[in-house]
Amino acid sequence: MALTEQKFASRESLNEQFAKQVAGLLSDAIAAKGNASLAVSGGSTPLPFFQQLCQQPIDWSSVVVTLADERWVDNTHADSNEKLVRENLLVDKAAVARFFPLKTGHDNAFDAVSTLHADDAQPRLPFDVLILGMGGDAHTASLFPCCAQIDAGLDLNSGNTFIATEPTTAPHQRMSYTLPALVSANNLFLHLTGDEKLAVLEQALTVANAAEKPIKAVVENADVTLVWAP
Ligand SMILES: O=C(O)[C@H](O)[C@@H](O)[C@H](O)[C@H](O)COP(=O)(O)O
Repeated sequence: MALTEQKFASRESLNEQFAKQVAGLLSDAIAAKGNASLAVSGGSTPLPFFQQLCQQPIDWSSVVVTLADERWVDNTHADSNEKLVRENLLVDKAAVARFFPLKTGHDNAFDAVSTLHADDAQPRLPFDVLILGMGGDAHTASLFPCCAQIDAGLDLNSGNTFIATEPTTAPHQRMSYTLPALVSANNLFLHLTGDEKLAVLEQALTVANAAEKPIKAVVENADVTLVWAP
């Protein structure tokens, strides 16, 4: 599988151009089958991109939005990815999109996995567009190298769409889409900013065991477009 690079001179031009590109792909999917799915990541990188994407003039009422992963906190908590998306993406023109949250009412993420698997409201895979981020330890979604669940999360034959994880290097239990669910996406982007993240990615791609640098497992098993700005 291949890594294609789209490098931009500035974060402003990235956010503007990438928002148009994603909107175009969602529109194409709507034209082809009447609906589209978009899975986004949390963290800090996507916020200004969300503010561009929500203004794109597409038929958002035909789009379902979800998260590649969620921190197991209430959706009013400052660390909630759902809160980030509700406040910055599901606004403006995108306010009419349907949202599928990964956070359930369960206290423990591990108790929620079967509920999510059985939920008919979940977007049908493959996602039309998936946008991943990456942490400094090369985790992506909530597939963390340090967590006990990493081998299960990266197992392409698990038959599972969701996995609960408990990172030892980051706060909160998590709910994540599994590697097979992620790499099935029709259009898979990795959105990074800064030289440091680029160096982490380059180094991650050299390791022998992808469980040590989970982003490598994604690049090995999908065509990934890197979207980057300094
Ligand atoms: O909920 C999360 O933590 C994520 O979805 C995670 O995988 C994120 O994309 C990276 O940690 C990068 O985060 P930053 O954009 O904050 O560097």
